[in-house]
Amino acid sequence: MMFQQSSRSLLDASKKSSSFRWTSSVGRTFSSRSPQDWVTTEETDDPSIAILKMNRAPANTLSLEMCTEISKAIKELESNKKTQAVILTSSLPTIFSAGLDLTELHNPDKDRLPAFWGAFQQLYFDLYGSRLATIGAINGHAPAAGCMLALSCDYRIMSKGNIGLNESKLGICAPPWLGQQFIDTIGLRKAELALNMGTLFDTKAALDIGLIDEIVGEDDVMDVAKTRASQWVAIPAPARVACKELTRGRQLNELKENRKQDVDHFCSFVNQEAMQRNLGFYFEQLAKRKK
Ligand SMILES: CCCCCCCCCCCC/C=C/CC(=O)SCCNC(=O)CCNC(=O)[C@H](O)C(C)(C)COP(=O)(O)OP(=O)(O)OC[C@H]1O[C@@H](n2cnc3c(N)ncnc32)[C@H](O)[C@@H]1OP(=O)(O)O
Repeated sequence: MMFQQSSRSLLDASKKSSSFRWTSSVGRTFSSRSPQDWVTTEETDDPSIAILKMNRAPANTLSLEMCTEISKAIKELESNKKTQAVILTSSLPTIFSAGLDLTELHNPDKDRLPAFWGAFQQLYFDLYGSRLATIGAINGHAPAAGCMLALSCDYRIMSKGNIGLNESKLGICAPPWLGQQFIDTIGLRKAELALNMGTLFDTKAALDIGLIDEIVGEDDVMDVAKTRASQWVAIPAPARVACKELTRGRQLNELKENRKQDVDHFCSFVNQEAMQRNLGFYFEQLAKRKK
């Protein structure tokens, strides 16, 4: 039931996601650590507030397994009735999340690609629709799907780095549901300009445009995040969950109803030759930039 304060998320879509097949890792991961270590949860001194940390060096990119691990961690936190808020953050020094793992998109494995997109959709359902109050403690760069993670939180504080939807720079466009989330947050005209130009905003510009709620000092991120979490938890949970349903329910339901179409659309888009060429160039640029 959507409005009940329960261990279920607003839209418990995971139960209905059997339309895509999970495939095993094909060894395209960056980190030598296993996927179970890429996401950790921690308690705080307040039993109602937990911390979810992304630890997938070097950039917390979202591969199929990374999406699944974050979703799993959210579900586990939600299953504890005492937990009412989660702080989402990164353990990397300068990157919150660099977005989708582009190795999933470049020369993709044809069976894995739909499963990957399904896992990304699922992560959106689980985070955007969580019954928990979600505080994004953005302590580094958050481009593209990294920005989606931030946008899916109820409140966003940011200490450093750039944030935004830069997909157009890769020769692609954000999926409609992520684009809509962006429009809903900063308004149509600002989103139109930013989406077309692929703008990444520094913290000050992000605050000015309404993409984040607060700028905080690097050393204060966790303290401020806990304070904001306490304020959200102080609101009666049924009211909090109902407000979330009011503001996010329509969008979540829309994707839920079009899930299969969205996967098909994504796969045919990514498999286009021009798209693959663009991604290839983009990878080269990333590597050159480093040199
Ligand atoms: C009707 C509508 C029609 C539209 C239809 C739409 C249908 C769907 C279309 C498809 C939608 C696809 C959606 C995509 C969303 C995404 O998330 S795309 C990913 C975008 N991400 C980026 O562009 C970020 C790229 N990375 C960076 O800019 C930088 O890494 C950084 C600023 C985040 C950090 O810089 P720095 O600290 O200098 O680290 P680096 O040395 O650059 O990076 C370390 C390491 O990580 C690798 N890496 C970084 N990001 C990615 C990534 N996203 N994927 C894979 N790999 C990444 C980088 O290459 C380095 O690797 P090495 O150490 O060199 O091996």
